[in-house]
Amino acid sequence: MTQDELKALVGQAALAYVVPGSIVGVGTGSTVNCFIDALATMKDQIAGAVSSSIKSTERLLAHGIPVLDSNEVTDIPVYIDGADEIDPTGCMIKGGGAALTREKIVADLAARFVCIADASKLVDVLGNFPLPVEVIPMAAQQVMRRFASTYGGEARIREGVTTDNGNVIVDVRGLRITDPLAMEAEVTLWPGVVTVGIFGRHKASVCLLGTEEGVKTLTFGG
Ligand SMILES: O=C(CO)[C@H](O)[C@H](O)COP(=O)(O)O
Repeated sequence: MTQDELKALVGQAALAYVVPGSIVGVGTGSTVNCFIDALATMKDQIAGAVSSSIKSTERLLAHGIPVLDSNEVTDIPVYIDGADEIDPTGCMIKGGGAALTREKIVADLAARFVCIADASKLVDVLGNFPLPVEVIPMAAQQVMRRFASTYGGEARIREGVTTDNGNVIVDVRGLRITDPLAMEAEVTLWPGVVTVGIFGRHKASVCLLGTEEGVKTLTFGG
């Protein structure tokens, strides 16, 4: 199967986690695009969506799926999103599509995080994928110096990218994140950091992995 077929497979499989009549939390990325296309087939059975990016909002609206302002929503049963890496406990690196801040905001509204990805995203230890950090532009150099002195790795500003919130993305290569919760808690405190792309406090409850043998379901509690 091609990568696109694996993405379509898990996008379709995620429909089983959509609670009829509810508002669905929708992530960002090529795998989520497959989910949005699948969700369109049951749009009359949901109350709408809360979206994590302008791109996902546009795709949802193009399918005629109503998108609600997250400020009007207090809680949702399920958030469905992709990931760049997933560790064996369900902690993830996200933000390859630069949408990490809004993704964490919508994930925080949700009782369950259903992660959809192809099986190559499952790793023993997070960090092979460059860790995205959304940073207020005036703090970019300061945050990069602090990363180097605290954790090492090589931090670079992602060229040509401005987030939906008007900020920059710093990508940090060469990390080995053995304690995702500790790093997430620490980096989140640094002035100028809006969001770090470690999803440890908002880890996956369930992960649907696309494999040659079909969809493999991993559960991490919740
Ligand atoms: O975190 C994300 C966007 O900010 C995406 O979920 C992540 O990059 C995976 O994307 P894709 O499904 O295209 O591989």
